[in-house]
Amino acid sequence: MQHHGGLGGPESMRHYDPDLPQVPLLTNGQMVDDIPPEQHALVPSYMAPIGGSGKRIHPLPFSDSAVPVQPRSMDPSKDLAAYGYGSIAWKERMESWKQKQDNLQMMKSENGDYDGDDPDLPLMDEARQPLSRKTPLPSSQINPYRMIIIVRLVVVGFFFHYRVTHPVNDAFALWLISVICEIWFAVSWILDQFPKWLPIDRETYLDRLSLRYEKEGQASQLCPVDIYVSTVDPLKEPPLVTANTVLSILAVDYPVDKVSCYVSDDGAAMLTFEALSETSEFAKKWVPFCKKFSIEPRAPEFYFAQKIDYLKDKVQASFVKERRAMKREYEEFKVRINALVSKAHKVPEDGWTMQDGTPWPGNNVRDHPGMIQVFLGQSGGHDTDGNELPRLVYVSREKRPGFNHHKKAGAMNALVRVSAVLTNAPYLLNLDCDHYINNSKALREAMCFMVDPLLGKRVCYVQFPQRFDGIDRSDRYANRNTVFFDINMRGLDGIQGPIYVGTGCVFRRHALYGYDAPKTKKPPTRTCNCLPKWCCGCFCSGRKKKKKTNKPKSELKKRNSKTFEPVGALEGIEEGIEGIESESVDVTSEQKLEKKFGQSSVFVASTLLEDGGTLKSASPASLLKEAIHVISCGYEDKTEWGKEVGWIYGSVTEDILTGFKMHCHGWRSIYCIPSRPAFKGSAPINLSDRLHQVLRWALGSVEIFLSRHCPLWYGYGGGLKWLERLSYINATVYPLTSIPLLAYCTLPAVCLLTGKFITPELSNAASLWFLSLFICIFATSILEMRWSGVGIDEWWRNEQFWVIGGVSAHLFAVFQGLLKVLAGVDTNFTVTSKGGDDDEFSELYAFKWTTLLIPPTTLLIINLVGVVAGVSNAINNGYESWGPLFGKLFFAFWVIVHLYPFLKGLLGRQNRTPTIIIVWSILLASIFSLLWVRIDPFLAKSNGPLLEECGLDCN
Ligand SMILES: O=c1ccn([C@@H]2O[C@H](COP(=O)(O)OP(=O)(O)O[C@H]3O[C@H](CO)[C@@H](O)[C@H](O)[C@H]3O)[C@@H](O)[C@H]2O)c(=O)[nH]1
Ligand SMILES: [Mn+2]
Repeated sequence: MQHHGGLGGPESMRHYDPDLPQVPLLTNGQMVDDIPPEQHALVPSYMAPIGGSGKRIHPLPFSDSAVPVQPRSMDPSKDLAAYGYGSIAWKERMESWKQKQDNLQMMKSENGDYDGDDPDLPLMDEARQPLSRKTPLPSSQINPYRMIIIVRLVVVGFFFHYRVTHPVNDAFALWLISVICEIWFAVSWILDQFPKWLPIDRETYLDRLSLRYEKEGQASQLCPVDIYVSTVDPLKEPPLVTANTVLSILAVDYPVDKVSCYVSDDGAAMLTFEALSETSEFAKKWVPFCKKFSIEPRAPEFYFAQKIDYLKDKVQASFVKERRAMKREYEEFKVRINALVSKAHKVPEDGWTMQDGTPWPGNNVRDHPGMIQVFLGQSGGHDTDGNELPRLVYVSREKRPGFNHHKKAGAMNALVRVSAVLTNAPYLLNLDCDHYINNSKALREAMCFMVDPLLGKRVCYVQFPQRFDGIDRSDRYANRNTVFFDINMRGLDGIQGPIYVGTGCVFRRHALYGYDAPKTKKPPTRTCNCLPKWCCGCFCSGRKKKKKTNKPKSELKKRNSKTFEPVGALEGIEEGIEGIESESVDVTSEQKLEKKFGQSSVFVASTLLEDGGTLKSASPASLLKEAIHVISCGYEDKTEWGKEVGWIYGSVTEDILTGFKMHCHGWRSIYCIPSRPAFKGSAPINLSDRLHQVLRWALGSVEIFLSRHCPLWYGYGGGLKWLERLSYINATVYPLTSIPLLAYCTLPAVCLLTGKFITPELSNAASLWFLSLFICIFATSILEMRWSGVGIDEWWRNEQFWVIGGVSAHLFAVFQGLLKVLAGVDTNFTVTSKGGDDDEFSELYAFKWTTLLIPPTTLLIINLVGVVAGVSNAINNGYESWGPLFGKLFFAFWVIVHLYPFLKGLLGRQNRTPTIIIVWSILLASIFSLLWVRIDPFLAKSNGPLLEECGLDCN
């Protein structure tokens, strides 16, 4: 095995000061060799020649070496002054920035409007035509849907009129509880329904992108992209899974010099590090193979799992041969990775040691220095065809006890800074370690929106739907989430854009820095949050917009040039420009930015480069040193990180919060669904893991709801559209629905056992309202499935899991969330285990006990008991009692049928009898035993409610 990251050797040991925190900085040879002499003096211990893999290594190009430094000993203002503020480089940057702003304004006034759907656009030649198109859904599908929504709204109104004016006198409590629950359900329906008012689809034109940015005979003009992969626990997130993700990134269809892959290892695991080193070696063979034959997907595990037909099309003989050879190579790679994994199972007493004998710096997961290692890239070795490979960077941020590391959000922010220092691409893609690139053109898809001159500048991120591998055919626990990804998110795309779901999302780096979106049309006071606009403005907003764009061009020009000035935090930069003239202003703007972004002038300077790129004048070694500095754990103290900048802290679902803040800043996001899914991931498929995942999501939502970021109150006047706000309210308040849901699911059992009901006896008119309500609910669902293409089975699974999750995970989330707010108990992020490549679906049947199972189990039992009790009571009381019983039984069946997948999960696989038989047998057995109790001569007959006779525990 060729090992890349020899981390310090016997000679370097001399330079360690045991009292100082040792921070190994792992670099490839080129970078060390690049250090100019004056930098040598700054960090003498850098240059220790270090042995790796038993061979002696000199600080020569391409040699492997490791570099220990002490980040705190460094004074950034000193050695980085060469390209800091006030210098010539700074002025040049400001000039180019100013120039760019001017160009932008010119372009804008040329185009008149920024919205991508201006019908008046002159027809342009192919290379200048828009890169994407909005395609509204056919009105034959959407109009009936909207109509039925309105009808349902009216019916709901009449329904509540009846419910409120007709209390049940002999069961007032039952009636009151049920009405309160129903009102809550109606409100949550409205929150969920109206953001789906204007669903849209989008189409991209990759060929135009290529025509415009990849001209024949010229270097590619596509924008660089930094790609982040987050991983934390190599035992739950197998290194092979991460390796596949990384390989799919390295082989992506995008210019290699524009792609950098950053892997964040929050577990500081030597296993992850070594697996990455192996992966970088394997990539040298894998990447050219992928590109030569344009295969998909470019994650080997999933590629080789596909069946291919060698007889179809024109499969070349060379391909068959090379594929076979590559498959063997991959198998060997897997063996090596698995060997690393099995070695990692038992930790040596004195911790891990690297191949060269030095201890692994991350031996204490909670207390270790920051680590960075660059693999591949310009100088890190070429692939087997001699071509360059994308950069691959291992990053493990510093961890110290007593610091809040903010879980994934913290890891992401560390990567934002490291990548800003090392490559500073203007766009970035973030992926969970188990989400590989399934469509190698995914980055291009995103670029079609990002660089679009008409729409681009206002787009903060392009979210792709999450798609999954390895889920059971029937998707028992609604892991695929199709209702959310194919209905809700497409609806949001018609308003202000989809919410961010944590992975598979391409960001504009600038938008992550907490800036407002460039204003285009409306001055900030005229956002759509106010109620008066509500009635006219929002239902016909699509049409209104178009009218606006028809205004005379001259007026538009004036407005644009006025409103396109940098706003909000961008003012800082403006002052920076002026500051060049006067030293004092310069200092204050520098201070301002350092207060916001932290004490790294390299990072701060990078934020001013809107088109990305790093400063040529800085040496790679000093940049690496700075990179170590920006991942130190005190770096974010007293800065805006996590508050206004980067991924936002305060919730385990950092994704919703982060996206929400951007939308509040007036940005819009884009939902992109390429026909070949862009990314694919895995999901926990057994009941307990799934419930725990849902618990974490719900908890995260409750955290947001109870924080200052509660979408009910937060961010008015900042450009968040009101329908978008509704959907954020829905996304954070939904766990609360668990309380009425639990009550409502208990009601049928109570009704059956007491013989009372939640409504008085229905008149004919009243039953009409009930019936119309049911029909409306049914019709909206059917029409929704029609425009979205979601299947009835998927939709039904979603309904079922809504109840199952509701009465278990969401319920616990509400209490844990309250506990956190009231008692300050922190919530932890339990990562879900990503299945390796073992037994198919064995996971589905794995049964792990958790308290989350108690409430749904109880509900199931009491409702079954209720059905038995009700039926036996009716049998005893003769024909007339069947009528009123019907409603109650229906009600109880509604609960049981929803909980059915849960029951399946409870029973597991150990017994092979079809579960339906078990359900029926329990039911019938109890009915008969009850009947037996009834005809028991020792019990007297009566017509009163059952409860009085034999009580709850009669069976
Ligand atoms: O301290 C931590 C904890 C987690 N992670 C990473 O976070 C990701 C998501 O974790 P996972 O257990 O897979 O959670 P899921 O529920 O599958 O993830 C969904 O929900 C999360 C929010 O709860 C989002 O962050 C994810 O992007 C989204 O896919 C993984 O890559 C982890 O490695 C870290 O990097 N550091
Ligand atoms: Mn996951």
